[in-house]
Amino acid sequence: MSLLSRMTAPAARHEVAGLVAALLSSPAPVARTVPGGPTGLGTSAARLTPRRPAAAGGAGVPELYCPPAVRDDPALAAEVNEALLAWAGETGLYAGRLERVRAADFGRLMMLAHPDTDDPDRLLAAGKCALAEWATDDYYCDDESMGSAPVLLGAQLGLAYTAVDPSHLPARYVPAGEKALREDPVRTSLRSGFAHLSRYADAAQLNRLRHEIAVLFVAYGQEGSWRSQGRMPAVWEYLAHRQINSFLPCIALVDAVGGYALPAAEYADARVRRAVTTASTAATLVNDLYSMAKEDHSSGVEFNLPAVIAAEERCSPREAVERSARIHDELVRTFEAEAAALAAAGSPALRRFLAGVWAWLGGNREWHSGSSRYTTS
Ligand SMILES: CC(C)=CCC/C(C)=C(\C)COP(=O)(O)OP(=O)(O)O
Repeated sequence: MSLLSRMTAPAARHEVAGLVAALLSSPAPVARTVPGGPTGLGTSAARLTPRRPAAAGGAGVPELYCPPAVRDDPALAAEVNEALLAWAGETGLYAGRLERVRAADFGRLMMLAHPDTDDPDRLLAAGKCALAEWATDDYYCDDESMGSAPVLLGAQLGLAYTAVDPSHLPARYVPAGEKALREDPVRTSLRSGFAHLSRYADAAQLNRLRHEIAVLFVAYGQEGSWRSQGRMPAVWEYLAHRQINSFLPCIALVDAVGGYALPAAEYADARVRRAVTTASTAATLVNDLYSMAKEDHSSGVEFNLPAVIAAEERCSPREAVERSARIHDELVRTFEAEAAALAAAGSPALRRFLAGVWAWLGGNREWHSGSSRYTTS
């Protein structure tokens, strides 16, 4: 799909999106006065009137309630994508498949999802982490042609975790541990991406990412268990899973990439966590909807919300897709309302972070609607 056709994919013009743009264009994390209305993400949401939902970008994906992408800067996306490809070449990640990675355009995802920075190196650091996390899924969980096998999964994830939270081994075992990290491109890239991010993230932000990656790996194990059993989860179980097998490790970097820090206590606040995890589940259901076609062509068992709904509710695939889209929309509306309330009472950093999460949702949908990862088999 051409860049132009991706750019013309229609999207909802939420009032909040305008406010997000205003917040993100602010050099400091401070609320801006919105002409004709009160300030802050929360107060804007209180004024919202019913809006048109975002229109579909991918074949078969219904209209989704989702903000539009805040910006589109193809030159910045291309710069980040090329740097990401060069790095993947150095780490050996996706060796022999780099053209597919180039075409998927993860640089574009970073450019779209993190509009509060135009620094290519910050976007690259986040892109390295994202690509390494995606590769963990492809190499260890999803893609048999890349060596994934349920019986190996636990051992591989355990080792991969040491790439972001190093093992402190007695001296005589250090070389063996180091060799295990170096000989595997997923582990090498996780470590390298994390090191790059540490130029921009403070200790608490890095620890936050470690936690989200650990949770992600638990979810990879959960999916592997279903695969081994040949069992389809219940809808509720799958949705709980998609909260942890989600884009949260990417969304958690919104402030580090943007050049500010949401204090650990605010990130950990139960109401903030509820809002942010609701958003990340929604973002991941966008992936489910756009990746259905790719997963239909897979030789192994694939899990996505429409498949799980169709199995449990005995409805047609089309109806399952519609029901999945409505669940997505409910989650986005929940985030919107809860983020609004939190932003109205929260710190400037929290307001900016929540605006960044909202922007991430828009960039994520825009990327999924155009990436060749989901538009070619
Ligand atoms: C970037 C990141 C945190 C990825 C980890 C989780 C992940 C791979 C997804 C949320 C995407 O889900 P899925 O396994 O369905 O991925 P693809 O559809 O194969 O891109």
